[in-house]
This record gives sequence, structure tokens and C-alpha cells, in this order.
Amino acid sequence: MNEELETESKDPSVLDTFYYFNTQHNGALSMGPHLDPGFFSVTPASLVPGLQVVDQSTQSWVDVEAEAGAGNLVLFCAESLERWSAGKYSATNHQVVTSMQRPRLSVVFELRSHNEGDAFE
Ligand SMILES: O=C(O)CCC(=O)C(=O)O
Ligand SMILES: [Fe+2]
Repeated sequence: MNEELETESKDPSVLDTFYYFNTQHNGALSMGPHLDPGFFSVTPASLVPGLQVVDQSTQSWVDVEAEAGAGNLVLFCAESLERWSAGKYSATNHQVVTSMQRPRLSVVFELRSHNEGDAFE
């Protein structure tokens, strides 16, 4: 295992909060497309839209807050779960775009493991 991967797999679980000023034009990227590194991520849908996930059946972006009302929990798979399940559960590609020119607050919990081989050690 290279050093970068080793460091990544030893990251603790995180609870992040984000405040997006949303001063750019609608549709501008606030956080580029990415996969989260852990097993899964869970976030309450925000009051202000912005989170988008890729629908794997159509490969198109879906607006999360249009599907899940504010406060409903959204759970998506991340990279360790994809590797650990040998691809049975694919990590969800997601991004954040500017919308409504109103500040957006989000809270995201990412469950990670100290050692992927022993997932819940
Ligand atoms: O702000 C959000 O809704 C998502 C943030 C995110 O994708 C992340 O923390 O990895
Ligand atoms: Fe993310």
C-alpha cells in the first residue's frame, strides 16, 4: 500500500459543516465532482439546494434537495465501501452547485475506518 492510501485509510470519521456564500451565478460549481473516501456519508438535505449526485442509470446529475425535503437524511456510498464490497455498492459521484444566491449551510458525516481490511475495528 502506498503512503497516500495508507494515510487515507487511517483517517478518522469526520463531521463537517460547510457554509457556501453562493455569491456566484446559479449553476457555478462550489465543490467539484468527487467520491467521498469512507464507507458512507450521511447528510440532512439542506434548506437551500445545491447538492447533486449522479444517477448511475442515466449518468445525469440529480438535484438532491428537489428529491429529498429539507431535513430528510440522504445517505450515499463512498470509496471504501465500493472496494470492500468488490464493486457491489458503487461510490456516488457528487458535487455542489450555487443556487438561489442565498447562503447554504450543510452538515455531512463521513463514516471511515482505521483499517479497511478490518472494516469496523
Ligand atoms: O455540502 C454538501 O452538501 C456536500 C459536501 C461534500 O460533498 C463533502 O463534504 O464531501
Ligand atoms: Fe462529498
